[in-house]
Amino acid sequence: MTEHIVILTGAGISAESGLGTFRDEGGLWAQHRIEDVATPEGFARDPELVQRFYNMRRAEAVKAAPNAAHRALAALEAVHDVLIVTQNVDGLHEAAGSKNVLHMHGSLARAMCATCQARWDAPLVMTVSDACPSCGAKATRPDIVWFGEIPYGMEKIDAALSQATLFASIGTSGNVYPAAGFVAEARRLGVPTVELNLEPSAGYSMFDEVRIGPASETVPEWVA
Ligand SMILES: CC(C)NC(=O)[C@H](Cc1c[nH]c2ccccc12)NC(=O)[C@H](CCCC/N=C(/NCCC(=O)O)S[C@H]1O[C@H](COP(=O)(O)OP(=O)(O)OC[C@H]2O[C@@H](n3cnc4c(N)ncnc43)[C@H](O)[C@@H]2O)[C@@H](O)[C@H]1O)NC(=O)OCc1ccccc1
Repeated sequence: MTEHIVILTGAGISAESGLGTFRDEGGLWAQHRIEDVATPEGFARDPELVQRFYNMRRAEAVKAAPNAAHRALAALEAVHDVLIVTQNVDGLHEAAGSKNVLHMHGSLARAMCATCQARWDAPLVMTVSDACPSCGAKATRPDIVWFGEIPYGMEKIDAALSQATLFASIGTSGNVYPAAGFVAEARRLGVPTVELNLEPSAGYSMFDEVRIGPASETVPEWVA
């Protein structure tokens, strides 16, 4: 029987590919203040600092390779109807072969004009003097959803949850909304829920099943 599976992923699924998570020891938020690098106010205050932060993230992401967890989810698409809703801005799901991926917090691979909202493929290194190819304004920013901004694809996510036969959450601490609220929505809809994480997340008690361990081990086991 074909399952309709909605899979939420976070930084933990890319940790074993060498990409830092946010809240773990020495994680991104230990080295950078969210207010400075991941808010529209921070970008207005110091766009150079923000561009440097995301140039660093982009340089790391292009060097990284998908791990067994990404590959297992790509294989799942061949058997079931899968929508991956990722909070990650790296391209490792697509690099592993997943086709149905929704980047609810944007992508390092895209740039955006803060003036006209035009979007285009980001160069490896973005600078504050980059001009918008559409309106010429020098207000280009990474096409990333910052705190206080509306995530992408909320309608598609709500529609998929209302059709889902299974909701899974992989490698996320469950601290950032609206993503952290999806499990409650799935429960409200009577959809079975499972969490796969290195440690219980903030919302672990809301899941029907919790599997603890590194994603490169737990995800292939869960998919098998
Ligand atoms: C801090 C928090 C309290 N604040 C928010 O949630 C805010 C405000 C808010 C809204 N609603 C609320 C309700 C209550 C309280 C606050 C709010 N939310 C917003 O501003 C959002 C926008 C939030 C998006 C911000 N941008 C990001 N990213 C892009 C940037 C960038 O990447 O630089 S968030 C960023 O941080 C979050 C990090 O979380 P995780 O990915 O989970 O990473 P973390 O390090 O925390 O955890 C890693 C986990 O993996 C595990 N792990 C580690 N290694 C492994 C391993 N090897 N295997 C398995 N697991 C592993 C660890 O154990 C750990 O549990 C991700 O979402 C990530 O994308 N916008 C919005 O709400 O708009 C309105 C709206 C709402 C609904 C509908 C319409 C409009």
